[in-house]
Amino acid sequence: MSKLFRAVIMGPPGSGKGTISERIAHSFGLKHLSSGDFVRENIAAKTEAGVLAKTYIKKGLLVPDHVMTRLLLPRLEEMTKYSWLLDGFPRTLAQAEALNSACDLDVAINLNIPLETLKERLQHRWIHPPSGRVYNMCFNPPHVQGKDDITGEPLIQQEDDRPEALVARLRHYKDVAKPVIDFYKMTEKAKGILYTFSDTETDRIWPNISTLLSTKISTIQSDARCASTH
Ligand SMILES: Nc1ncnc2c1ncn2[C@@H]1O[C@H](COP(=O)(O)OP(=O)(O)OP(=O)(O)O)[C@@H](O)[C@H]1O
Ligand SMILES: Nc1nc2c(ncn2[C@H]2C[C@H](O)[C@@H](COP(=O)(O)OP(=O)(O)O)O2)c(=O)[nH]1
Repeated sequence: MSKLFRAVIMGPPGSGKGTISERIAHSFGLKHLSSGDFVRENIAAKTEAGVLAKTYIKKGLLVPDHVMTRLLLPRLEEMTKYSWLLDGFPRTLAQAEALNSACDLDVAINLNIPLETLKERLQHRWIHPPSGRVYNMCFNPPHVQGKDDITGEPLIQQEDDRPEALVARLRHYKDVAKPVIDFYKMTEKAKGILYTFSDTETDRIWPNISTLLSTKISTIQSDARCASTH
């Protein structure tokens, strides 16, 4: 019998959540659920939550907690049969509390990357909006300059990745994220699930995350096997 595995990945914009989530999904077969993708899908489908969310994103703001949880928690309910990794949620204390009431997490990965590194990376981040594919002109450039590898369509730089908007955005992240980190440190139900990784390079963080998840997943599965034989 194999038990399902549930993880979240947190970190400031540019910390490598998307890049690492892809590697985790690929290596461990978890479903990668991205809050940004959910928001974009809802905007495209013009759902009530999507229409509301759009008004905030247009102003460069976070989507309010009640809209975000309304949009996300039903999606998690559809995932009860799968192991998943949630990227981009929770971002606020209220979201962490809502998630904590909805499910039991096994691991919360926290990426702690120096501010200078984040600024450097985001200045070079280009995306393909229809698919959400992310490139970095130094770390993982597209095959053809300025074009998506799969469709050949143009890449764009997001407004809020431009240098002028970056510092304020990163500062705001820190203020909002601190209570979330404290929540995972203090809350009884979540004790021992938080793991922080600090480095300037994804390729150095990745082996440590990979080892952590291998250990956690095999522990959970052997606990489930023991439980089913007793
Ligand atoms: N958990 C959340 N709470 C509030 N708003 C959210 C949340 N997740 C996504 N959003 C909204 O959707 C937008 C797109 O999210 P997404 O995570 O793709 O990009 P982002 O904010 O540029 O983050 P990052 O740079 O870390 O990838 C955000 O800017 C925000 O307005
Ligand atoms: N130079 C460099 N760039 C990196 C590294 N890891 C990720 N990147 C790039 C990929 C993206 O262009 C950008 C941000 O990464 P991301 O995975 O989109 O981060 P996030 O915003 O989802 O947290 O930085 C890395 O280790 N080195």
